[in-house]
Amino acid sequence: MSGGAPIPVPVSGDRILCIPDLQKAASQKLPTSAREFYNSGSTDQITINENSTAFSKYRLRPRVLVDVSKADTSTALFGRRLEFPLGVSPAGMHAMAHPDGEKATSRACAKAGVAMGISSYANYPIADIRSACLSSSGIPQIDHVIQLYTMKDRAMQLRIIREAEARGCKAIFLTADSPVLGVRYNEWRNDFRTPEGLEFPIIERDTEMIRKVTHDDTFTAFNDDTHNWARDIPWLKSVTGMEIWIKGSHYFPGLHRFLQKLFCYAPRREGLATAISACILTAEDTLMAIETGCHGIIVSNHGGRQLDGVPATIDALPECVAAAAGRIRIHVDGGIRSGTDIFKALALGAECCWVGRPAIWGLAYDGQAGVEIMLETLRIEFKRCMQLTGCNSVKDITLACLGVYRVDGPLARL
Ligand SMILES: Cc1cc2nc3c(=O)[nH]c(=O)nc-3n(C[C@H](O)[C@H](O)[C@H](O)COP(=O)(O)O)c2cc1C
Ligand SMILES: CCCCCCC(=O)C(=O)O
Repeated sequence: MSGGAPIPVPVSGDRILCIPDLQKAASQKLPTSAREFYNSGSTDQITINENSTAFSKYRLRPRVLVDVSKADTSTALFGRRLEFPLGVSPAGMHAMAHPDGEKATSRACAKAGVAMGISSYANYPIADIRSACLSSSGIPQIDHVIQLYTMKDRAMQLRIIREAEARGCKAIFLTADSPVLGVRYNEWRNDFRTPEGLEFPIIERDTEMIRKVTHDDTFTAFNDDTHNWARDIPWLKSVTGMEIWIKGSHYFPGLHRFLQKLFCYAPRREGLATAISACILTAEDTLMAIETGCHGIIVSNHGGRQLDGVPATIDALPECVAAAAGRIRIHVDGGIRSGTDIFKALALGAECCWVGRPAIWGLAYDGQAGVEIMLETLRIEFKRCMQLTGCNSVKDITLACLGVYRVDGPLARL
């Protein structure tokens, strides 16, 4: 989009002006069990709620009287321009929200110029998702990444990797936080089963095979709970040339106790103390990812669907950034619901953000058009936030753009 052109504001009969509007409208359209499956987190819903609310402690520190008429929201990923620093996170079962599922998401991402993650639990084959967004010259207009778990069935895992390579996926997002499924009371209460007619071609399962069992049973059957850094990253590196990114982190109790002593850490709720506690949890994972030669990490808690009680990702981000010291790419997802959230994550050191549920809400609301509304809403908000803070490029978005209120104190720079 050109810098000086008027920015189109999405208008519709339902007046979807922001992501919460979209969430509300989409949720009204979904049957209870699908709505709860998509919208819930695990156990007590602590982490899912904090993922979004944790952004609000940060205040923006705008610079004024800056010419922002040519503000440029673009960035690059895998050597390709992104219209703004966003991707759609890999999330299972887009077709429960809209029959066109991941194909519609892919088309919307192409229109918006952002990247897309393909879940192992997608309802369409990788080939269909990639070819949904072909340019007139027959080339996919965006980059996709394939999300993988460490699977018990290594032969199947390898088949998925080969297919992803053949179809031109750029990276593996290895989901590291799911040796077992989170404790999801909503699924147990509803005896959640996937609706009839949904296929799971990437994991080579048809609807009947998946419907027969619970989500817990599916995870137990597929995911290898013996996964570990020492075995699995070298294996992945030995079988593929695709980039390897680690998504989600793991808790090291021994390390946590050690670091608690080191930092004399005591749980406090205000300002940066929250961030420090979070980052103790994930700095070690960042270092492991660097040590094992991964290309990047997604600071992620699976949208609060796995271990409840882990920190909001925006709170975990700063220490990961500090631990990385520029040695590995860092992206983040979880609770991002506005362009200002994207801005704050970039100011705290993320290169790019990803959103999971907002895409699902877009699909449920109006298929591809709904996802387009979601992406355009975030782009407009992000651009406005850049302009109103005096930032002309994503490189201008730094820690200096943020402040926090210390307890009983003035706004403090970070
Ligand atoms: C319905 C749903 C399904 C998901 N499925 C997967 C999945 O298959 N693999 C994965 O790594 N993460 C999965 N996630 C997590 C997302 O990749 C992402 O981390 C999370 O949705 C980000 O949080 P947000 O929804 O608040 O944006 C899923 C999330 C949701 C909401
Ligand atoms: C029945 C399988 C659906 C898998 C969706 C994945 C998911 O819920 C998650 O990872 O979270």
